[in-house]
Amino acid sequence: MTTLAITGGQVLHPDITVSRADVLIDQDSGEILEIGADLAGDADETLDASDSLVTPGFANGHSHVAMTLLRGVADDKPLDAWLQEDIWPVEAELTAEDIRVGTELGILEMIKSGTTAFSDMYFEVDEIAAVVEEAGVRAVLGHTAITVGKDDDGAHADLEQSLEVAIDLDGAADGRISTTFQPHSLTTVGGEYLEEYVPKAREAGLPIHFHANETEHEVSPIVDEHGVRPLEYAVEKGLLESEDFIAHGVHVDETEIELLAETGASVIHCPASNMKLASGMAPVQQLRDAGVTVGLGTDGAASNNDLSMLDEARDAAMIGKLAADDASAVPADAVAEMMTQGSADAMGLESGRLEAGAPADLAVIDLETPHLTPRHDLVSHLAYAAAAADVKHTICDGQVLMRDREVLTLDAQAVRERAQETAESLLSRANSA
Ligand SMILES: CSC[C@H]1O[C@@H](n2cnc3c(O)ncnc32)[C@H](O)[C@@H]1O
Ligand SMILES: [Zn+2]
Repeated sequence: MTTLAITGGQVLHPDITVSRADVLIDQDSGEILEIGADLAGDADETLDASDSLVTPGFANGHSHVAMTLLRGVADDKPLDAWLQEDIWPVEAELTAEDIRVGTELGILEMIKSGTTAFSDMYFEVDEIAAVVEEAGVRAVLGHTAITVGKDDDGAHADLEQSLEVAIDLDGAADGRISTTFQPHSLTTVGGEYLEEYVPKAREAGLPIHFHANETEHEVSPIVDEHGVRPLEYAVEKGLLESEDFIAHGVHVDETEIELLAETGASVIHCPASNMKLASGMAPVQQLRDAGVTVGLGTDGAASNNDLSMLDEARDAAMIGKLAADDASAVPADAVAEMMTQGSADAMGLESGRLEAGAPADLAVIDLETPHLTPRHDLVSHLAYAAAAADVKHTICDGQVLMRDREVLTLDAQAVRERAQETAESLLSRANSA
């Protein structure tokens, strides 16, 4: 057995308290062996975490990672105009190689900001999986299907691909990849297709991840056409089982919150994207009060515009208070829970808690910086003050992915250069199309 000890740090425990402890990891199994005092002597290798906060690696519950290439392409528009006028025309030009390069950039950014797991909705998923394998992170992947604007054959082909990709890739990268079936949303996939394919996904044992109740424009067509709220419609179509998770859940009424609590389906809250696209304010405190599992996600870098879960944490706390008109809503400990356990539980992962037997997925945050001084309350710092650049070590599955801010599994400079060139070429193709 090869062991690694993370020594001298302040550890965030599953009950969201912090105390001085070392973390001993079995690098062969990728699990935490022990959390306690003075474990350095037992280890083959050590990683210094003095003057640092040791947290579970952050779990980004909803993203479109390759969209890093579209960062800054279109800002300051609402969702529908942003997608239809700007994003979808550029995405139509994306090649498999572009998606690989965009994914490298996104995963590099995530490792640098302490994220060890992400859930992704996109296409060319083999490329995304290859980068996950190389970079050493954990991911919940899938091919996203859209049926609007397609003929019946095209719609079936897209949904079949979503099923096949999820079945084929489940367990890849030594088990670091798991998968979901992914209808894009309740308004971009026709009801007849949901009726046909949701049972197939259930038969294959696949969780289902989809966008829901993101904007008012997604709610009213369903209410007008079907006479029920979108999440009631989702249940009619076989969606919202306990392993399913929706992205956004901004415009949910009390009946829908109750439905989420009853079914056990989870919500991934994406505050930055919701603010930037002016989609609305999710009732996060109400969801949590009802017992709904809420995780955090960045959404894509074109609507955020970064992939830092530490930014998302602060945004979640701020907008959560505004939404509830209550400064005590969505407090720091709730945010710390959502960015770790909440997202991991929603994504069906065992990570998100630092305890013996759990996956060794961790982030080490350097506290020796003015904006994290004084150290009255490290949970407060995690939610409100820490930033991506404060992360100094990132570990996933027991392997050190970043040591002293140097990413070991990707060549950071080469990735950035490739991404710049690839994005320029993509935009020039899109502009001349
Ligand atoms: C077909 S792959 C996924 C698809 O989703 C688009 N997308 C990015 N952000 C959002 C969002 O906030 N709501 C809905 N759809 C979104 C992305 O551009 C891809 O086309
Ligand atoms: Zn999204």
